[in-house]
Amino acid sequence: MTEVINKSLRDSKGARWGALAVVSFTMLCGYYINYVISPLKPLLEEYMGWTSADFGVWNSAYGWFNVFFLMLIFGGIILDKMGVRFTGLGAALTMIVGTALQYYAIEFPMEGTILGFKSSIAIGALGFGIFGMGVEIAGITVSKIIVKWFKGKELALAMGLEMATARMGTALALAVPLPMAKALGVNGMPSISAPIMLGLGLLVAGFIAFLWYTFMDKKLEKSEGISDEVSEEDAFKVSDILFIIKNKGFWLIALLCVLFYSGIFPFLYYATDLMINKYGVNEDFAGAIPSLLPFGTIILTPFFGNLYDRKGKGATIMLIGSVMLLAVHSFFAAPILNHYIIAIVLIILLGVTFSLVPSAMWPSVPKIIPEKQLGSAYALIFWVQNWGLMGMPLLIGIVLEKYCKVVDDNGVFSHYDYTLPMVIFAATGLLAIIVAAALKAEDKKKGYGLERPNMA
Ligand SMILES: C[C@H](NC(=O)[C@@H](N)CCCCN)C(=O)O
Repeated sequence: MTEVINKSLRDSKGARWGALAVVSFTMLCGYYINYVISPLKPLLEEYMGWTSADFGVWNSAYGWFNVFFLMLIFGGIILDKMGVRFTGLGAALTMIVGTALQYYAIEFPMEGTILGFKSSIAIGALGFGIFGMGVEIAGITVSKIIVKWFKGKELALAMGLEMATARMGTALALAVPLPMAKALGVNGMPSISAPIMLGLGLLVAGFIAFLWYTFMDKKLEKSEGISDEVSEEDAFKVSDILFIIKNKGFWLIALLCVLFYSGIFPFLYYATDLMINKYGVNEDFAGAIPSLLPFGTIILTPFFGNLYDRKGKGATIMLIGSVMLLAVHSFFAAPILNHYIIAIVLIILLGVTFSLVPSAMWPSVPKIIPEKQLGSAYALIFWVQNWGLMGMPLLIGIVLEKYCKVVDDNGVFSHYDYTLPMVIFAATGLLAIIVAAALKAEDKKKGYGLERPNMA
């Protein structure tokens, strides 16, 4: 007698890892644009008259719509209501629109001001804000997609691999734009918009990849006998949000997320400039050192994710990562330690830190929040995180402009002193340690299972 077993497409290794590869590529394209202007800071100041505060405003715009217009929360609600296919395609399109605006602002600089900001900064920041909305909503969509395919399987490894792929985009963005802008320049004037044009092309490719994924998603649902992407039972309800925000574990994860990521992502905006100003690295190579950070995470995030899947210890991993964040930024702040080799070692250690916490944090959320509320839960966590992603670059930009300019004997600007900004980044590590310890204690009390392996 032959037994017929209806298998879900999730059970096929090829299908689930294939789906992961496709959506991860879309994220890689988004993460490239996220950091594309970071290494261009010195060129923007020299050739376009930007100040550090302008740079801070542009980068903080990333969170404007997410934070103030609650676009992330609406994104989460749309995700839980309309499903991953609709939301993912919308997010990918939003990234393209926002980036087109950024390209326009850099390629066609405008005179005058808008709402007190230089016109080009205002238009470009608006574009970055729209992009930020798209990439964040894409992020929660992809997290939900990974849970859909990998729950009860290699969940943390899959999330680690997705982050690793996305961070290749970050590494590219830190290493490529400055040499590219210089190489494509004409008559000594660098082509600052060229790296953004490259990103625009990548985003279109990312959109096409996600379109491809939608077919895989339909196949998955067909294999599981689901005809409608969002069933009655799974559809979003306002009570879901109330359920999530009443959960102490959720708040501890969200707080840890905003503190930890405020010490990393905004740091990356300034890392190239730090290498030039503190460690005296040549402009042409300065981006290569911070780009080691995402490269390290490419190997280590899946490694720690796999460890969490098999051995557990998620809360402990997050605590160790937070301690390392404090240690690394404290060394960056120390004024006498200014040899570039120290910078390389610290960046590598920061890469380890940046692998530890995310590899344990994101796969821990489904242990605290039920799957049907996951879209909203990830969205709420990203919303809290975006306060930091928005506030920190602005704070650092203003601090640099006001308190860190060093002038030579003739009163001419010589360089930025990064001590104070790095002390601020170190403070995020200190606060993260306190929250990570509280999360570990709460896990012990409530039994979320953060210290237990993910695989059955
Ligand atoms: C998975 C996690 N994603 C985030 O934190 C998102 N808010 C996207 C941030 C994008 C900034 N580059 C991560 O990338 O670790």
